[in-house]
Amino acid sequence: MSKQEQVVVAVSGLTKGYSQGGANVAVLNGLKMSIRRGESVAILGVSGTGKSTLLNILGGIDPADSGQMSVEGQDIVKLDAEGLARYRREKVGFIFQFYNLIPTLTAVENVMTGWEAAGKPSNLGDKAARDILASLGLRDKLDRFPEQLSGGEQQRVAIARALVKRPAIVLADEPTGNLDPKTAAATTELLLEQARQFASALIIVTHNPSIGQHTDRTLVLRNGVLEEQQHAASAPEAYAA
Ligand SMILES: Nc1ncnc2c1ncn2[C@@H]1O[C@H](COP(=O)(O)OP(=O)(O)OP(=O)(O)O)[C@@H](O)[C@H]1O
Repeated sequence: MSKQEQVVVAVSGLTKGYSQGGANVAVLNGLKMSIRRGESVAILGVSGTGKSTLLNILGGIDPADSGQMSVEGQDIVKLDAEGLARYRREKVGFIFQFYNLIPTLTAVENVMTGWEAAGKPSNLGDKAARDILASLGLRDKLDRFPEQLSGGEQQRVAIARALVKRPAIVLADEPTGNLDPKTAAATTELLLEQARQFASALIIVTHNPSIGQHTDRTLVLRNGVLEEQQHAASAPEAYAA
């Protein structure tokens, strides 16, 4: 099996519930998922179906109630708090709707925080940050502060920060939700291209069905499990917010 075909994220039997009025309400109900290296997946689903809950579990932020989850062959369920912190820093790239850049750091410095958090050699961080920002079209904005950048440019800096360490898995929560449709499509393409180049497994959680036109696969979270969807436009009822 070639490197591109290797499964990097393997999840099965995942359950998660929250107590509500004394009863346990199931959100994830035996969820199964498998993503290969360099593959991109859009996860759609109506509001409250558990998309953020799933991302938080995949990112090592929240524990599942039960089930198996491995990333690059490492059993994430068995990790203690220290192991989970290392997993988040080294293996996971997070991208958020509102960028979450540090306002007092330049674009390069923001990206370097992603490099350094992963424990990469600090003497190489500046070059790594400049290189990835340049490949995301920001060569002439490297030393700008976030407030001197447009929303789309800020999100490209956030993408660079998440990807500079070449994470095994990239988790993007509504990454284009704050952008106009044209900028959203361009940003999605850059994110996909970079993730593919670094062979990261990319998971985009979104209400925007058009993201599924860019990704390799579209999955819909419904009744606590993921259903594969051939084409995003074929089940519009899945996307109502
Ligand atoms: N910490 C928590 N405590 C109790 N209930 C929670 C908690 N987090 C989420 N829930 C509940 O779990 C369900 C799934 O929430 P989640 O945020 O994962 O949905 P979502 O699909 O991401 O929604 P949206 O699209 O609106 O962001 C909701 O009913 C929510 O109220």
